[in-house]
Amino acid sequence: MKEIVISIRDLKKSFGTKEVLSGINMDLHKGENLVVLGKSGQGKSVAIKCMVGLLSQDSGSLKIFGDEVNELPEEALKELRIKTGFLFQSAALYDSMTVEENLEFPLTRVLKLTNRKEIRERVEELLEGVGLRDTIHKMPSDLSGGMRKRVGLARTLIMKPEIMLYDEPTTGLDPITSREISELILEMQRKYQTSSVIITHDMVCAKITADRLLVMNDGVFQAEGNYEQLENGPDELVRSFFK
Ligand SMILES: Nc1ncnc2c1ncn2[C@@H]1O[C@H](COP(=O)(O)OP(=O)(O)OP(=O)(O)O)[C@@H](O)[C@H]1O
Repeated sequence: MKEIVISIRDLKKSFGTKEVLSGINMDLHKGENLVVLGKSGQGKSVAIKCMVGLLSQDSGSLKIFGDEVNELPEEALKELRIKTGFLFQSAALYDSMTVEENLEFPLTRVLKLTNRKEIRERVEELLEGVGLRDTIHKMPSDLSGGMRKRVGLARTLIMKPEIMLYDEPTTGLDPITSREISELILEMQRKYQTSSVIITHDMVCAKITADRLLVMNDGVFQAEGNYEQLENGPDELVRSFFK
């Protein structure tokens, strides 16, 4: 059995009287890509925000690398955030900085690296990895949406995270670019051996990236399996995602 990096048990979260997470259970195994599907407003983003400590649950357990996240002191939470890369839907780059400066930013500000040669090498390696070596001196406004997504991915991966959390990584991209980004997510997972949770509505992205899928409905995970199992399974709601 593979090591478990994230373990969630009976996690609940409400906003006012609205219960968004009604007791979710999930294990993320080391090195796997776990895709979470669900209609809009089902609480997928809330679940991912709990995983990075941006929101705290009302009850239940959420352990990352064996530590209960909401019991971690501030310093340990900071370290956890370095180990956990989070690619937001918008993945906004700093508009006034070049691509190079955008990638350097987490290295110098968060990891406090000062060795120029090491910084330069890491920036070049990651840009090379996402196929954008020649954009190093460009401004974000000179790039297409798909290229900006790639740079955003490079900027997250440059921290060498052990876990990657993706919140709708292909939203707003055309089908060809979405496919390219999905293939890149898979390639980066293999290259850097990250364990990932990928929230998406994009079934092409799910098919390309998922080792395993969970379907969220009414605040719980209603189904689990690989792509073929869910596509051909007994649950009508689950099958509807695959049509
Ligand atoms: N900070 C908050 N305060 C109050 N309600 C919130 C907050 N964050 C999320 N919600 C509510 O929780 C519910 C689930 O939101 P969430 O963004 O997790 O959905 P989702 O499954 O990610 O949907 P989508 O696929 O559209 O992004 C929504 O009804 C939303 O309004």
